[in-house]
Amino acid sequence: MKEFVFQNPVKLIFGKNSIAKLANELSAYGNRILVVYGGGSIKRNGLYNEVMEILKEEEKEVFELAGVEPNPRVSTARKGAALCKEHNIDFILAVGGGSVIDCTKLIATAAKYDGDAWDFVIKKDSPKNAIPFGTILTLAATGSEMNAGSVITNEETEEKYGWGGPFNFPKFSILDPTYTLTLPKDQTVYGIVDMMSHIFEQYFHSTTNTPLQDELCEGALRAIMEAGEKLVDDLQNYELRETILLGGTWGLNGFLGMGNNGGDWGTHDIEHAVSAVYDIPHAGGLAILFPHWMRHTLKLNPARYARLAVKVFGVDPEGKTDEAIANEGIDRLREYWTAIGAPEKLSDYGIDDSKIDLMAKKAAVNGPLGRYAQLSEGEVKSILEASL
Ligand SMILES: NC(=O)c1ccc[n+]([C@@H]2O[C@H](COP(=O)([O-])OP(=O)(O)OC[C@H]3O[C@@H](n4cnc5c(N)ncnc54)[C@H](O)[C@@H]3O)[C@@H](O)[C@H]2O)c1
Repeated sequence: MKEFVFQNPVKLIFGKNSIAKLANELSAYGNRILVVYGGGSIKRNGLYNEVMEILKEEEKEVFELAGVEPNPRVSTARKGAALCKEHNIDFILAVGGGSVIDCTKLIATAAKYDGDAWDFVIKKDSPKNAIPFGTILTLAATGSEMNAGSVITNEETEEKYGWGGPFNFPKFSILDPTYTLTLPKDQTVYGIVDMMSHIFEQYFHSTTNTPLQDELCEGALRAIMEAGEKLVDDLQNYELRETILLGGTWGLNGFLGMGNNGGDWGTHDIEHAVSAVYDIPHAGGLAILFPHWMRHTLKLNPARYARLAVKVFGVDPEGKTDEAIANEGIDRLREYWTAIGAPEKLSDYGIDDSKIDLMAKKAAVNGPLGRYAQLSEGEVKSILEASL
């Protein structure tokens, strides 16, 4: 195990009607609130009205930023930061999925900065201060509700990067599975793929002696897969939504990655390059790329991939080499994701080989990517080619 310091200050408020606790949480902050949300799903499912009523009862002065895009854009964060400065906002309330929360993280820090919001994303500068913010989550996937990460797209330069820092932790996150009942099948599937991918990223590492972390990752994957395959055929099932909602949070709140040197994240970097160029759903890209990344990297430690195959995908190891077991496990992952409705090939999104070089270049812009596998631009290119 590696030495580590773990601190996660997010207050998680989970369960049916947990929105009743919103007023109390807000009482610690000032009166001028910016509510940030996306394309309107919260208006259709009634959450918007619920939140606004509470804010009205608490006599808050409310400002709004609507229309945060899936794959949130730096231009929208700039707009939000300008609103905060203009109206002297005390607290930001993000209501939505990972995109709304990620955008809010950049708004909160850029609002306390004289330069351009993009500076933080490309690590040209680091935030020194931020407006406090909380979240009401409507989509189980990213873990952004309980981590300090944020992923932002610059639509002008076709770049998409993750960035983070201590100011990016929400003060609180309200998670009521009820709000996820309106998610259509495709977004539900993307969420399942995303949280599983986060666990894979943390499972593949070269740190030794991590038996507790390994078992937790494997157990979380099994529970998510079991609930996930039932949920896609039973979208209104509250208990399955409960499991999947908590699965997304556990998948990336730092808990599973303790002591393992932070995991790999190469597949995420490749996907960010793909969705920067083609603006496809993040987890759709992951579902296509991850099995190919595994196939490409399994030679590094076939026994680890074989362990995953046996413990998570139920592969019978009898009389087989580690490599054969590992490959069978990857086949089963592919079959599982295809069975729940996730895409298999880049061509499912109409992506051909014309921009492969560009995507590989963007993915490897800061040199070799991934901590565990350390891929060169050429290796990224072959993973992308295998994914066509
Ligand atoms: N910060 C992190 O740690 C982290 C981790 C992984 C991915 N990401 C990033 O997060 C973004 C994706 O976030 P996401 O997967 O949560 O999706 P999202 O926030 O982009 O939402 C996807 C779609 O679902 C809709 N939606 C949300 N809640 C709904 C509901 N309850 N009912 C109906 N529709 C609803 C949204 O309007 C949107 O159209 C990507 O940009 C990705 O790169 C961030």
